[in-house]
Amino acid sequence: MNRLELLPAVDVRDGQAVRLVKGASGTETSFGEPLAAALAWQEAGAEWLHLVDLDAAFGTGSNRELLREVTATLDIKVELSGGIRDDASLAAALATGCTRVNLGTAALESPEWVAKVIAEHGDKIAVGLDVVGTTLRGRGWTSDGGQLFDVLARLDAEGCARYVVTDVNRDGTLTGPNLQLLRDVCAATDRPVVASGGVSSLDDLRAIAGLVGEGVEGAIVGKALYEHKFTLEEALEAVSG
Ligand SMILES: O=C(O)c1ccccc1NCC(=O)[C@H](O)[C@H](O)COP(=O)(O)O
Repeated sequence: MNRLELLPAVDVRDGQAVRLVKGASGTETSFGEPLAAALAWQEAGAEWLHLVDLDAAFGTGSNRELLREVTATLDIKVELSGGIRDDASLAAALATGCTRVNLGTAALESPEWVAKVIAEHGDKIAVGLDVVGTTLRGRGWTSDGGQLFDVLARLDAEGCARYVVTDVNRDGTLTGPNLQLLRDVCAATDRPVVASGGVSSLDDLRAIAGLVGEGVEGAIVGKALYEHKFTLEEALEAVSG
């Protein structure tokens, strides 16, 4: 059986690494320089980084140059997220040398464009399914964007390679992942799923690792690492079995 991939998160707002509560703008706690955080995860053995431009996601600006620098400096794989919604932002994201990008709002508001870029770029494109209940959220998780399983079926038919699934109400809350949501998404698609939001403990990671056989490929971890609930080395060890 495959090992669960771990993706430590660096979410950037106004040039700083921050954590939000339930993705809400204004709830930021700052954790310093994004590059320092990213290099610390790489040094600790991370194979992936989940790197988010929150200003681009919220429409309050851009950290594009900083994200480009972080991606270019690291040797590990980078998943780039936040505000990638058109040809220009996609081209800039891919030009950083990232391994893949994560589209959110565009998958809800620009389905034809998303179908086109999935066809062009294959597994360099993931789609973030950010949900409250089974309602998708877009525009930095501030607007409703349709029903999860309808959109999932459409994206599957278009050949989407993988999904990043976030329960918005768990994100940044350290209340544990929504395992039932992950199971339900895995049951509805044969594409790999990356779990995001709410991880608080090594037991949470072991529980997500228990879903690898159902289709979960990876887990994004943010707040738990920044708040030293466990180290990345301990997390990698916990999912190594
Ligand atoms: O990923 C986005 O585009 C995004 C947009 C708006 C608000 C938040 C967004 N992402 C948040 C994350 O990806 C978190 O880093 C991740 O879910 C980790 O959450 P946690 O482990 O609960 O801190």
